[in-house]
Amino acid sequence: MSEEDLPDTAKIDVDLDDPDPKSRDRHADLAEALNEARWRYHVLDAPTISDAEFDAMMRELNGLEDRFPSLRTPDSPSQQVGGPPSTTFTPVQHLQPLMSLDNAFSAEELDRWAQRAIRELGEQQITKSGFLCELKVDGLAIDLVYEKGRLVRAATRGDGRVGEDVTANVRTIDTVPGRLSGKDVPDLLEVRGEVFFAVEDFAALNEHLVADGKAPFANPRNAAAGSLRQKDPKITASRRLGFVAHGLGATEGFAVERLSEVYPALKAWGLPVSAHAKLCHDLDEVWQVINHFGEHRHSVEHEIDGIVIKLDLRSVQDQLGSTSRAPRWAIAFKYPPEEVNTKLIDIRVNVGRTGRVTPYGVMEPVKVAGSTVAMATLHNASEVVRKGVLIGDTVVLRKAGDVIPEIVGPVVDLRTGDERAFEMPTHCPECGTALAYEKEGDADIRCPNTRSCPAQLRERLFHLSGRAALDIEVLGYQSGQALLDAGLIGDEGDLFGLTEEGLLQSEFFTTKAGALSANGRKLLANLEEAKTRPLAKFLVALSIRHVGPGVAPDLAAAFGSIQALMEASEEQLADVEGIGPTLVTAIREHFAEPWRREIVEKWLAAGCVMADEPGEERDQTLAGHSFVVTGSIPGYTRDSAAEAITSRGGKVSGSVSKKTSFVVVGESQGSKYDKAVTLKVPILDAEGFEVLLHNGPEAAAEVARVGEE
Ligand SMILES: NC(=O)c1ccc[n+]([C@@H]2O[C@H](COP(=O)([O-])OP(=O)(O)OC[C@H]3O[C@@H](n4cnc5c(N)ncnc54)[C@H](O)[C@@H]3O)[C@@H](O)[C@H]2O)c1
Ligand SMILES: [Zn+2]
Repeated sequence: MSEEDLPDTAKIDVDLDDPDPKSRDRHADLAEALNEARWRYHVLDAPTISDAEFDAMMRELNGLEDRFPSLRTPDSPSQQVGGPPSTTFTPVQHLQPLMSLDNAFSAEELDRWAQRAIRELGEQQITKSGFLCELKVDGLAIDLVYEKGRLVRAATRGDGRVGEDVTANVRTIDTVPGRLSGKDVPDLLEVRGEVFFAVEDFAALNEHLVADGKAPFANPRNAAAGSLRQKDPKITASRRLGFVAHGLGATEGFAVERLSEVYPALKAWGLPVSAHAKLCHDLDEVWQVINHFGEHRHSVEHEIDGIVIKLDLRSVQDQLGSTSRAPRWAIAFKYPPEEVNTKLIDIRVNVGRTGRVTPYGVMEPVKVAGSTVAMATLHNASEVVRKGVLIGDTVVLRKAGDVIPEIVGPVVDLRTGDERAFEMPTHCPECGTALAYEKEGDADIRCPNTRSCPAQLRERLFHLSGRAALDIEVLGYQSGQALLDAGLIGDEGDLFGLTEEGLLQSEFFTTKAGALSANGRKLLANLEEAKTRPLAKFLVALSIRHVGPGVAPDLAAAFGSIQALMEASEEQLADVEGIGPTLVTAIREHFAEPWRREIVEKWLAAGCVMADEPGEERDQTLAGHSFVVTGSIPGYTRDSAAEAITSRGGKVSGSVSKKTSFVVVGESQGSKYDKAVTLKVPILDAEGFEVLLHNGPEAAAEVARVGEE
């Protein structure tokens, strides 16, 4: 019989059973790498690759095993839970196996899991059961055994059957009760849960470790595992660990129909359970939960790396059973990774608008949370020391949503010895001036060449052209640099004196035919318009230390013109509400510099008004109230929304507290919104904001939302 005569299935069978040498080699390499990673992660609590890399390798391994099932042997990493038990602790057998979870990374994968359950048990049963959605706590699994209400043993997951005895360590965790309280405590209760390290405490722990010459943890999960799995429980006690229960093992004297009924019972006995579990009727509702926490991932005290979806009826769970490594009645939907590993190629410094010199890491570009990252600020020299990173290190890079990327720390185990420590330069990389601390005890070192350091000048120009200041649209970094390169301006004082003839000397502002480019024309027009901007905008434009869009309107209202402000005495300045001693000093020092005064004089000479018409003040309907504005409000920019409030006497603040009168929430809801809900601060939407502006705070209170209404 020739190959063509074989039925289709037989042909596939031949393929299936016989992996080609290349696939077999690849499988062996992957298995080895995964085993090594599991050991480093689960036993040493010090991974050298990111979870994203691990998951990618595991997927590839699973793909090969799907094609060639003979590769799927019981010792394959795809068939195992956790890592081999370590020898540091006494091994203990769990009463019931403590499994891992299968993962879904996409809607299709989640759907396939649900469809399979439906196929097996029928739609009716699955509908009756419903899906219990829980946060996937990124910590380490722990198994607690209570006999007659007393905690008799705590063990790590280990390989799923045999874990490590960490009873003494777990007893140091405040929230794990040594004795269950309340009614109907069962004779036997095996509880599963997650030990976690609060995100809030993580940076401080690493700082202490580095200061003690120890390796920092890569993330809060490893910090939790490393802190719990200590030979000396005193060390565990010194690390504030949290615990949340998320499952049940063996029980005697306790039976309920649904998992969602287990948690209230555990809670009544004094065990911490999550406040976020939600029973969903269908996959649409499940998706709402997934999307909600995808957006509010950082509103919880511990890290979450996904949502665990569990069929709620225990009879359904029993019928579906489990594979060798995970239950079939549950699945973890994993969010995109926020952490990756990359190489720190160099640490360089940047000179900012006020001359502050900030080190930043230059990395091999990597994709994380949807964007490619190649640089991350390191804030100041002591931060570099605190994080313990060396040039040449592999580092953990974290980018959470829209938050700026952060270098978390080094992967110490990958050091080769060729790494070197960062040294803060002694001279400004842009102008060569010797760097210095402004005052003793400052954290930041600065370039003192304020007036003409090209870096500082470029940043001041960029700041001055921003919307909070003079709003000169075409004056960005490029055009600013072009003006400096052509020698058209010595500093910002020369800006309003720019002419067409002047600009024609710069290639940047000239067309090929030698005429003024569209950019050049626009710049001149923008500058002309800017001359009549309100005084407050000019005050921001001057780059006076500490004078931003928050206080500038107060100063403008108090003095009315730039001349009056420049001549103001210390007492007059201090009399302005909201102006403290730091600001008084900053303003006096600013105008004590002849070159700073010269800038103002040049601007005035060029026709800038720098004074406000008195008289047309608004009714101060919002006086005594404070506001936080978050998200974009249709019809307003951030500045104009703030201005609408401050011009009516209200205060605008950056963070929500109990003292906040209203939080105005635009189109996207973030952490400020959550905080307002928690603190029960009244929340206004765009319509409510209009009510506030036109009818005052009392009318607005009637349309505001308070708490989780
Ligand atoms: N970076 C590395 O080198 C490396 C190495 C090994 C593993 N890992 C990471 O660990 C994962 C595998 O570890 P795993 O087997 O623990 O699987 P997992 O972390 O994907 O999920 C299983 C675990 O989730 C925990 N969990 C959290 N919240 C839960 C809830 N509400 N209900 C039930 N369980 C909950 C339980 O402890 C459970 O054992 C990999 O996907 C990878 O991300 C990384
Ligand atoms: Zn400089």
